[in-house]
Amino acid sequence: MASIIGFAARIWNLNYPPQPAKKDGAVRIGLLGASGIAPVAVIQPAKSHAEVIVTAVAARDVKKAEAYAKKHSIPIVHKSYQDVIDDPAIDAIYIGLPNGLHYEWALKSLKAGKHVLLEKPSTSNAAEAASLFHHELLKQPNAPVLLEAFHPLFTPAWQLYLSLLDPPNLASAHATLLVPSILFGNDDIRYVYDLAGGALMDCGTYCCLFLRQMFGSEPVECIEATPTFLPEPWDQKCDQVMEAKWRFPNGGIGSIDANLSNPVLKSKLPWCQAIHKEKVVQDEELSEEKEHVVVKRVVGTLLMQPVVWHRISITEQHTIRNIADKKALKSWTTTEYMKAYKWEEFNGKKKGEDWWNTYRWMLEEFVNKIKGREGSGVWMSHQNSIHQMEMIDSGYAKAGMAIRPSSHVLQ
Ligand SMILES: NC(=O)C1=CN([C@@H]2O[C@H](COP(=O)(O)OP(=O)(O)OC[C@H]3O[C@@H](n4cnc5c(N)ncnc54)[C@H](OP(=O)(O)O)[C@@H]3O)[C@@H](O)[C@H]2O)C=CC1
Ligand SMILES: O=C1OC[C@@H](O)[C@H](O)[C@H]1O
Repeated sequence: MASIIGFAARIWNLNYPPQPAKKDGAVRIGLLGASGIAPVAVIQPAKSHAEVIVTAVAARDVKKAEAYAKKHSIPIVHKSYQDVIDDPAIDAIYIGLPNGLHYEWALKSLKAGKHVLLEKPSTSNAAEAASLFHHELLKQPNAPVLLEAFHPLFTPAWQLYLSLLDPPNLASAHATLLVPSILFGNDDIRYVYDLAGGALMDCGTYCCLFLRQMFGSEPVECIEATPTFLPEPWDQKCDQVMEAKWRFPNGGIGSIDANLSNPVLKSKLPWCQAIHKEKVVQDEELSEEKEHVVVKRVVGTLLMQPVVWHRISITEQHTIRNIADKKALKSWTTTEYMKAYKWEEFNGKKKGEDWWNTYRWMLEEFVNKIKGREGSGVWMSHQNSIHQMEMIDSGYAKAGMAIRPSSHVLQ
């Protein structure tokens, strides 16, 4: 009963959040594009943040921007993306543009001294990521904050999940993200190569991040990558599905299933699984010719958006066996379930509400960083964003596909 009430309260607060008065010095965000994602990723989360005001928007078509501004109560409409960036009333830019435009507009925003919340994947490829995240502008004192918007990272639930793993001793890890096919038409930006589309770029990038975090290291090589495409004549350079595997430095294998065309009736919640290497358990009661071994499996379900509901299961498969012939004499399984809607359920010192979604957790840290506050300590570093794109590029290379094209815009 308590969990049903908790669920209902979280969903209510998520949709009708308390809206505190805005404080002096609130970060004024400008949106580039009247994008589908901005209301979810920024506009709604900003309502409950006393230090964020979504102040301006521009779209390629000013009428579209006006309608969007009216719908979302955004006070200023600019005629162009550049006008948003140049507006002295704007402190930070949210870039919810197609992937292929991220590099160009992030660089333009940084050059204007604006902080940037940049949608994932950060750029079109690793070369662009290195060029952006290693840019001289970011090495200056008081450099603007640049954050790739990897929202699930910032939640207590994901951090709890990671804390349950022993990365050097992982044998395998897997991440699945299946997106219902009805969400995106065949003409969506996700299927345009020149806009850096593709399933590996889109939902696959989360899967890559999850694997990298689970192993706590960078993959050595991509060992398999199998793309599936839309039927011709649709763009054959953009994967609609990518199934791929990487080998990590400890010999463990990480696999992903990134799918933009999942049938609705076959939907499956996003999940990830880490299986540890077999470990010998000290057991004084066993005779010398026997041993006790355990394999630990940690599964996270719906850690992509844990506010709704999520579950972390820790299963230990125990076996008592003969050392000589490995014959199992006895085996049993234990399973424990965990969750963390707030830091209190995991690490009591940090702040936040159980009804915050991933985007709200991320916004909190973006503002903390701008304000020079310690925050939760969770962050997506620049190097992390570069490694992300390296992993994605390696997937495309293994699949025999072209990496996504670089922007024509130079440094
Ligand atoms: N964090 C998350 O959960 C999610 C992140 N994303 C990411 O956000 C970004 C945008 O995705 P999404 O909001 O779904 O996409 P949309 O198509 O809804 O929005 C993209 C925006 O880009 C602008 N745009 C500028 N140039 C072009 C062009 N040549 N072709 C098409 N659009 C153009 C359009 O702006 P205008 O209004 O000016 O016409 C449009 O509003 C992507 O990088 C995606 O990966 C997407 C969904 C979820
Ligand atoms: O969160 C997401 O899920 C659906 C995807 O297509 C989207 O781009 C991604 O960010």
